[in-house]
Amino acid sequence: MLDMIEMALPIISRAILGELLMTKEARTRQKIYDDLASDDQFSSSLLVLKEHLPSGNACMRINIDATRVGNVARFINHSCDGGNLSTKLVRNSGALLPRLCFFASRDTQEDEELTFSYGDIRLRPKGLKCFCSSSCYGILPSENT
Ligand SMILES: C[S@@+](CC[C@H](N)C(=O)[O-])C[C@H]1O[C@@H](n2cnc3c(N)ncnc32)[C@H](O)[C@@H]1O
Repeated sequence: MLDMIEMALPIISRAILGELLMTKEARTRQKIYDDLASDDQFSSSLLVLKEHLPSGNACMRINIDATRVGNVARFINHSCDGGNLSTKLVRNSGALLPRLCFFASRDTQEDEELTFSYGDIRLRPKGLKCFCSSSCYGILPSENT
């Protein structure tokens, strides 16, 4: 599966790396990060992945916090126009947890910022201010976790 994706798209980026959290801890940290968000110097990278299983309403939830420990993927900002990256959950055979991988969704210019969409602003319409440059809705998508 991964090989097919690699062949079909111009570049493959990398999977995001961070602390894997239990949901209770993720919720505690999200509250702390929300409180700190008014400080311009602070930026958090808590990513919540929800995977709906084909069997019914069950949802697998993975909390990755790259705020303190992470790789370069933690620096990818949001863009309201969807940006130039798309995300895919990729499972390596034998791995229990999928990896969230970033793929180029179109050709990019040298020095162009890589961005993707953090989600749907309707889920939490009073989010942080968004400062993306194109077709901006003014709110950074986030969810009540
Ligand atoms: C995954 S980090 C991205 C890297 C971050 N900008 C940094 O310098 O460490 C996510 C955080 O970046 C900021 N951010 C990302 N995209 C943004 C945007 N379009 N407008 C405003 N802030 C944004 C928010 O503080 C968000 O919580």
